[in-house]
Amino acid sequence: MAPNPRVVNAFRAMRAIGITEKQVKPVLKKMLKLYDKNWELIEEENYRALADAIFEEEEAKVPEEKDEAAEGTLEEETLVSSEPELPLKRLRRGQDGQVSGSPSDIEAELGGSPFKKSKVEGKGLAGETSEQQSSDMRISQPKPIAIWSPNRNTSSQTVSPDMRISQPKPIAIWSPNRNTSSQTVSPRRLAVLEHSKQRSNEGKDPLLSEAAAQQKRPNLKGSSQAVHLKDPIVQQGILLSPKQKMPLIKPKDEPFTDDVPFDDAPQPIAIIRPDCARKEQYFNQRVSSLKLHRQERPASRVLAGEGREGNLPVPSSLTRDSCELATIPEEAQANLEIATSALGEVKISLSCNSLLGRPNFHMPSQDELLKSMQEKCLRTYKIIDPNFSVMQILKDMCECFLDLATDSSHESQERILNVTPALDLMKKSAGVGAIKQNDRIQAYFANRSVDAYCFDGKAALQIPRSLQLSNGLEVMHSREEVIANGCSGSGKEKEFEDAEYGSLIVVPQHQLTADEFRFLNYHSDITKGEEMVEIPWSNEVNSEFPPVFNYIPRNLIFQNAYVNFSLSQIRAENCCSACIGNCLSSSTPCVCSSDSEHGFAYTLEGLVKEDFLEDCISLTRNPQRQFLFYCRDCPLERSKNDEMLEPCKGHLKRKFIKECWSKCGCHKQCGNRVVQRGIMCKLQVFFTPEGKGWGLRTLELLPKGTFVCEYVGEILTNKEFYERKMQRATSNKTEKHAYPAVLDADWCLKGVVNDEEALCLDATFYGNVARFINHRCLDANMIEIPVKIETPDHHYYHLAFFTAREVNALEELTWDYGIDFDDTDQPVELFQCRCGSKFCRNMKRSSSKLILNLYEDLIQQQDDWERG
Ligand SMILES: C[S@@+](CC[C@H](N)C(=O)[O-])C[C@H]1O[C@@H](n2cnc3c(N)ncnc32)[C@H](O)[C@@H]1O
Repeated sequence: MAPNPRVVNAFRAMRAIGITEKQVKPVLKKMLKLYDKNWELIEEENYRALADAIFEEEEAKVPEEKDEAAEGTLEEETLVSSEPELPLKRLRRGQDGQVSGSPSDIEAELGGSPFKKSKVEGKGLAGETSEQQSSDMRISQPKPIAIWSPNRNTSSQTVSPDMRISQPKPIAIWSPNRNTSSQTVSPRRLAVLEHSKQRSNEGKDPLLSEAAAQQKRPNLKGSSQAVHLKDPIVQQGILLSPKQKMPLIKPKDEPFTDDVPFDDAPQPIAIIRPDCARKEQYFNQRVSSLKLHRQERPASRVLAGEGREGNLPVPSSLTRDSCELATIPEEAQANLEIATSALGEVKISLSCNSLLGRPNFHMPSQDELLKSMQEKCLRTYKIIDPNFSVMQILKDMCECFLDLATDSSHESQERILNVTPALDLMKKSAGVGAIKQNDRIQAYFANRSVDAYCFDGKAALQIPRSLQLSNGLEVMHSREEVIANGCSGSGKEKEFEDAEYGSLIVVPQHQLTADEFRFLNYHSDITKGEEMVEIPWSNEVNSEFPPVFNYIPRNLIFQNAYVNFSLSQIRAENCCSACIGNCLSSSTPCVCSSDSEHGFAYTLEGLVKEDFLEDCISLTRNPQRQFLFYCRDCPLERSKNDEMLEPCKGHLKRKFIKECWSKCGCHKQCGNRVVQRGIMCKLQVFFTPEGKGWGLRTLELLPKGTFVCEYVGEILTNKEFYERKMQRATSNKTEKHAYPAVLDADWCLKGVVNDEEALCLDATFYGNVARFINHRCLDANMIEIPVKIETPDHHYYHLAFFTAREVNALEELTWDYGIDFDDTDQPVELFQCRCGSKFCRNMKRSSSKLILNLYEDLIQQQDDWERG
């Protein structure tokens, strides 16, 4: 295998400063592991980090050399060794530039590094007052540490759960202030570093050279030998991985000030103190800070006296005081920060404070986080674009940021940019999974430049373009309040009034009830993940939410229904145990074929065969022409009143589909197993504009004979259902009910059907997506067919919906409930039919003659339609 050119380059660079491959190899390996193969971190500044690490390794190996190297720093070493440091304490001090964040330090934090710990200066900064030092000491209290390492599942290192709970400040920002670290080094190493610096500055014109920056940089450390090394950033809660380090800089929004005692200030949970000189050296800062969710004013602002108008940052060229101490108060819920380097690297940092009361806190992997975030977005914002990805959103954001930051034609502050241009595409797609009341969610602009749109529930935030500051720095700073879908409490208008520059409040159009909120959060896929496919919902008509119910993908017995699924009950003649593979491919139909006339009901493509389907359609649509069965002692009538029995109104003798099942020898993918595989079509629950409430539609073209879904609900005896109906009538509830399906297809086969076997399905409380299918008189585009799967007992079967014709994408899927609108004594609530069919039985045209004529019309219509 050809050697990795990056490895070769690393060797070459080290060789140039007198380090052999043998020395480089082990250290490089460790660094790659430590930095998650992030070569940029190793390569930057001409492999400075690598050189540092090698020297540290070497120094650890040769104590004599180390002693020599430590000349002049004995005092500090003594201090260090006499007081074993707690990790965070060291690191916190690092923020003031006193701790090395070199790989060895970080590895030491991880607990198993052969790297030597960096030396730590024990003295305060030159000119630093004792007060300053003591304030540093105050913030250097040991804190829980968690190490975030993207892409590593095992990257969490936590300290004391109690600490975690009591100090829920999980915000950490990688400090770019490696130059502020002061570390004593051996002369040899110093020489090499100088060499390295020179090399790294070669050809980097637009950037200030490190040497130049060194000159500009105030000599804060008081040591001419101080070499500035990488510092891990720490915050009271978290230490970030080296991967998340510089050269990104925290918004420069607050001057550093030491004169306010920390005790008097709100307790900071994030401190970012980039080295000003370093900022000058490396970056044209473009920083955006978006504060989400009612964030309080940063404590640092309080510390700084909140002197500046409009939160505009102080130019970094001021003094050391202009170094930032940006703190985020405990109450802050989320803080978004964006930073970029002149090299075009953009970093988005989101910190939030939501650990309170979460004793089981652990660091999730980045993959886990993204997945969970994606799911949450899909649920909350009802995005159904299959390409939706949080990562993509973040990338888009970076791109937009760079566009904004680099396009000089965008002079006007009025200009706005889409963070997520892809959302425009979504606008064009069918409205899904959300309320679409207005294309544009009501948004208040506290001060121009911020906008929000909602296209079918997908919100596109727009951020203000960067502000051109007089000192040439471009800084974006916007506090933003987004309250979507009523998820937040009241008082938003007040917040709007108080909003600072660029603040945004998206006002909810609809205050959710607890049930709706629950639904919104958990059911944006109406199936709750129970099906193979997700089924979103959409309301483009009003602000109603889908009814709350329990989604079940399979029928469940409520109480008294007798359903026997035992294998022993399936006799040899009821299963094809000798079959192998796909029963449909066999030359002779096996015992599981649905009937002798048509053989199997399905085609090899998984559709119901045309002739079988036609038989079912004509049987359902023209019952007068087919056989109806009349019971002598009708279980339906019995369930209503078994003392004064009404005569049976008739039951349709239906054709059954029989599917292979567990006792069959064929393959699970056998073509005679369709319904049992569950929903495969792209469906959507939507609010119908015709006043039928919610309905179901397809999002894709469905050929004739396609299995759409099963009618799933609680298996009740008809007696139980009737009792339910009575209870509902007395409870005065006006909500819509799912229409029950009576499983009466085999009643003709039995002399007397007892109550436990006279079953129906009720999807009102427990059901699947079929509970949303609306009724259409006669020419519905779906037909229900009884399907036997697990049990040869005909009194229990599955009721499956198949398309009765080709159905176009976005067409509503309908089913003829078989309802007689003139019969007030039905097991179901009657409704004013709005099916829109010209065969509607609810228009007082329901004489059987007229129906018959209409049926002829329908047949003709269907023939015409099929002929195209
Ligand atoms: C099985 S549910 C269908 C889903 C229902 N539309 C909803 O919003 O939950 C049956 C109920 O929907 C309504 N419905 C169904 N078909 C209808 C039609 N053609 N015209 C008017 N309302 C209809 C009736 O209220 C009926 O009781």
